[in-house]
Amino acid sequence: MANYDIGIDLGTTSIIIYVVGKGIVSKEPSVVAVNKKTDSVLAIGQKAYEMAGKTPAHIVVERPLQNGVISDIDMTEEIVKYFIKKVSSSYVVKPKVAICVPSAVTNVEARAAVNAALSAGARKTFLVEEPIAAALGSGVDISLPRGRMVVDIGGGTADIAVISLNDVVDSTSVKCAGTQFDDRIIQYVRLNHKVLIGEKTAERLKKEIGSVKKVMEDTEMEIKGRSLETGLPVKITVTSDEFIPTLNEFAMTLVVAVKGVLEKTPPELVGDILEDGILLTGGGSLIKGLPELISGETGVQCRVSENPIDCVAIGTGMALDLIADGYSLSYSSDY
Ligand SMILES: Nc1ncnc2c1ncn2[C@@H]1O[C@H](COP(=O)(O)OP(=O)(O)OP(=O)(O)O)[C@@H](O)[C@H]1O
Repeated sequence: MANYDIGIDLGTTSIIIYVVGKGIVSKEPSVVAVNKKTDSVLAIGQKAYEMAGKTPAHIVVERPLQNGVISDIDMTEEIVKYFIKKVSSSYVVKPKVAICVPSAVTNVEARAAVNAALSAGARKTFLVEEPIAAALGSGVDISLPRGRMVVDIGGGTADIAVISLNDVVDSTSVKCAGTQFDDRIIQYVRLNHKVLIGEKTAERLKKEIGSVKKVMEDTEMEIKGRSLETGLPVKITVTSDEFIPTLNEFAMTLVVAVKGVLEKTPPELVGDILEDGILLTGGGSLIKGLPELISGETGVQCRVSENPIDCVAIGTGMALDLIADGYSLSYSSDY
């Protein structure tokens, strides 16, 4: 059997697995369904996600990674083990595994992810920083002495980093990402339409008509929820334009953070960024109007990665080559 290496993007929203030489082999929500009566795991990934909001009281669908941190280490370990086993089952050789964890995780949490990979049968495990993975997976040559700015907008956090010579020169992380945009939508509909909508509806609305700046014709969408006045199910029609002010206001948190990193970046590197532009990655970078908003506010062109959602997993797998070349990472099972 051929040797094979695995890159894992352990994200707040989804866990994406890339096998070097093969491509993306698995992409499922990072959720777990737990039977609270027996404390046993019922389902992991897509199956668990489909149960969300539709279970009896003793079955709970949980997200063990929230707001960019690992809130439940045991469940996260279950997820990592489950997916490594799933993709390794057809191989005899134990894989080398690189994991990209959300940037705000603590050393203890990161070590838990590494241990989970080892106990799932990994021969060696490495951690990769998210901006490095995002840039590599987007085809950026990060080995040059040239400043590159990456803004990775995921489900729980947006990570802003300047990279040069295979390393992060400066970075910051803000809680202005996909799930928080969904929360803003839920709040807006509750306040302005007196209707309670679920997370899935808010996410669908965000993807279909959500926009942080006017970049398209006003579009209508019908959504379902529960009237806060009657308590009964209702259908309402909303428009894309009505959400712009609230989403724009929230997106400014990200803009301010991007400006903050640019202000701290050494002048030579800023010059490079001005020439090359800012690379946007992560599912959150697909919110309409975001590249235009950041470009307009900073004066630096933005481009969205060709593969914004998969690039972190791809880059994490690619980082294993860098590791073979002696690139030093924050933590590896070699230590
Ligand atoms: N077309 C789209 N328009 C707007 N948002 C989108 C689109 N597609 C995906 N998203 C959002 O992207 C987010 C997930 O992005 P991604 O998969 O990069 O996050 P993650 O890696 O799981 O999270 P994190 O990096 O915070 O750990 C979700 O909130 C999802 O709703």
